[in-house]
Amino acid sequence: MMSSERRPPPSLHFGQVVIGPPGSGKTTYCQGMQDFLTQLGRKVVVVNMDPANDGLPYSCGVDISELVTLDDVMDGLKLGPNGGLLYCMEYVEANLDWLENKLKQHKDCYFLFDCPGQVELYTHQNSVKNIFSQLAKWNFRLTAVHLVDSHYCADPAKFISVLCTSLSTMLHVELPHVNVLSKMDLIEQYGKLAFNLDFYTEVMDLSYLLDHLAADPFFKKFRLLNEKIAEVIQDYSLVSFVPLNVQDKESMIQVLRAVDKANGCCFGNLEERNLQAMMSAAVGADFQFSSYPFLIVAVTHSESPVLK
Ligand SMILES: Nc1nc2c(ncn2[C@@H]2O[C@H](COP(=O)(O)OP(=O)(O)OP(=O)(O)O)[C@@H](O)[C@H]2O)c(=O)[nH]1
Repeated sequence: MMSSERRPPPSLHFGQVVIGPPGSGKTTYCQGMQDFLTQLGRKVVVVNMDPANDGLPYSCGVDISELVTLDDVMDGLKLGPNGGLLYCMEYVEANLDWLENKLKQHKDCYFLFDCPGQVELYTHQNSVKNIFSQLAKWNFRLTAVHLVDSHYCADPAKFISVLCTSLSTMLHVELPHVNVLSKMDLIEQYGKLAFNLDFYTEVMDLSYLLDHLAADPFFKKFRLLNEKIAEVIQDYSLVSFVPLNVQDKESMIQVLRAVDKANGCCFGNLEERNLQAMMSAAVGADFQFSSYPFLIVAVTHSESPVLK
């Protein structure tokens, strides 16, 4: 028997986990997004998750380097920078109570997690994934924002590598995910693109890219390999990109819309409350799937600060 007593809805904490290769613009994005969201009226806390980040340009609410720093780990354990960073993230995973205490000090805030740039943290190692899956249990609703430098679009071989990395990251990190092509203001500087921008952002028919690649004598002999890689990416049909120029408000809004939709922030806490109410009302009755979209539309219009 289900209890008819209605429990208060959990208080949700929305936010973004900002990831991507070194130099892709994560810290700059966190600073820009913090300013932008503050202007929109959201109370924002940036969490520095990179134990090697010093000289942070944003005001940082929680700093992982108070717990562990890459320099100390490299000195103490005689590790190189890559091994050191992996150790640091394992250390954070083993000390999640420290992180929980720090995060708890920020009530009713929107969280931006500025993460390290080492790619294997998001494609192979499990610490980052485990940290954020624990946060989900503490009612954090986070979207992974995966930044990739847009200059890779200018080179078909690099763009295929970027697609592989993005897909592996999506499958490994297991969070709602938005891929972003960063530094769009610089894209023209790397030469003319072979196709329209839509081709890259929507990841359209990759056979055109393979034809283009085969024109290069070096890549001609790898045609079959490239075809198979492209096939994997297209079969999953998961990767697409939102272009971003961090200086441009319109562009920031596009990214924020995608992020808010992915983690449910556009519905606010109300979504879960409405779902609970709906489910308790639906006990003993057939669930009418067709009426569900109307509920979501109603909630979107009443709650979202951005989508109005
Ligand atoms: N023109 C331009 N430059 C940018 C943009 N975003 C970042 N940059 C520059 O790119 C460089 C790297 O940016 P960061 O924000 O430090 O990149 P990161 O991903 O945090 O780097 P790591 O911490 O090393 O992983 C800096 O010189 C930034 O000023 C952008 O949108 N446009």
